[in-house]
Amino acid sequence: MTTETTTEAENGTEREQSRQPILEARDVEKGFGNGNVLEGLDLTVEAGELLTVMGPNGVGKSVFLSCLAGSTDPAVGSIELFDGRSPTEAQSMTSVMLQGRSIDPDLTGRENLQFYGDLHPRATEDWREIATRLELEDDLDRPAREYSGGMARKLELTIALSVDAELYLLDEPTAELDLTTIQTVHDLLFEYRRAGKTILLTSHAPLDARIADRIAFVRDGRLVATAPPQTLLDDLPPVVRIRGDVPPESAFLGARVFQRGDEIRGFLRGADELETVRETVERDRDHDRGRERKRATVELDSPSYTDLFNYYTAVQTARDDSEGS
Ligand SMILES: Nc1ncnc2c1ncn2[C@@H]1O[C@H](COP(=O)(O)OP(=O)(O)OP(=O)(O)O)[C@@H](O)[C@H]1O
Repeated sequence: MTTETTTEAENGTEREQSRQPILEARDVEKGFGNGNVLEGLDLTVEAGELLTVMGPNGVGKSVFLSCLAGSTDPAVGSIELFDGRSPTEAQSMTSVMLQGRSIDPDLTGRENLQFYGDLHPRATEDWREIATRLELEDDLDRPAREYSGGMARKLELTIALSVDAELYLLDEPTAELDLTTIQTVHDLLFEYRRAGKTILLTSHAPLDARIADRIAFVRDGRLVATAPPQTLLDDLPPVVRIRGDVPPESAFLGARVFQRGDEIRGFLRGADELETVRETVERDRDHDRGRERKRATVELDSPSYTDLFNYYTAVQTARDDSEGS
């Protein structure tokens, strides 16, 4: 494995970071009888980074994480952690949270914590502080079967984060959590990263994109883009925002538009397409003589993380399909 040094901005200050691969997955394939879910997935995770693997529901994020954790074996490909260890050999240095797969519903939250504390060689007493910060402490003596989805996620997170691991593999750690708790989880993850820990998490929530050092988008069983969030945002095609009383969105940008609240957002092929969209919106308004339409505004806008997610999970696919046909 090679080591490179890079400088990146964090909280306004430059920091030197030694980038050393801590996990290398090569050409990973995995299926379940009716075709492959993972179709040759490659990913390198660097020591000390927080990497978010993103993709829509059912794309294979959890299956991939299970392969990295050693809970399931890839059919094809290799996974190497900590300079030559298999996922199973690396388990003592890794802490894993797999969605809904760890908690025993017949035990209380506290008994679950004790059970996992006895299992992992690097378990610590940090669960007390983590459970407090996640506001789970008052529920620790209830049977886990009574937990809501969010409470179960808090318990799974408390179990995973109370291990003093080198690498944390967290499957959708913010799913089902309210916004305040998501912020607490993000704060915790930042603290772990500042302490030199490496974190790989999966998510389909744009909210989890902005905390990442790098985002890896999964589509069709492969990674289609892996880069720091700002780089991915900078590389997006121009984003158009259409507000007001406008004709159906399909009329002007086809598969490249998304309704968001009271506005429509879309991706232009180039900034010069803006005028064409404006004209199309105006023309469609003129043709719609049956009713009086208020004015619509059509303007360029800065891309958001939701735009980023839409682009890599839907638009790029549609564009590739139309370009390939
Ligand atoms: N044990 C299994 N047996 C059969 N199919 C499975 C199994 N595990 C996963 N799959 C299938 O693999 C595909 C990917 O599932 P996976 O849970 O990895 O998706 P995901 O990207 O994590 O989705 P989500 O965001 O909804 O959690 C799905 O079609 C799922 O039905």
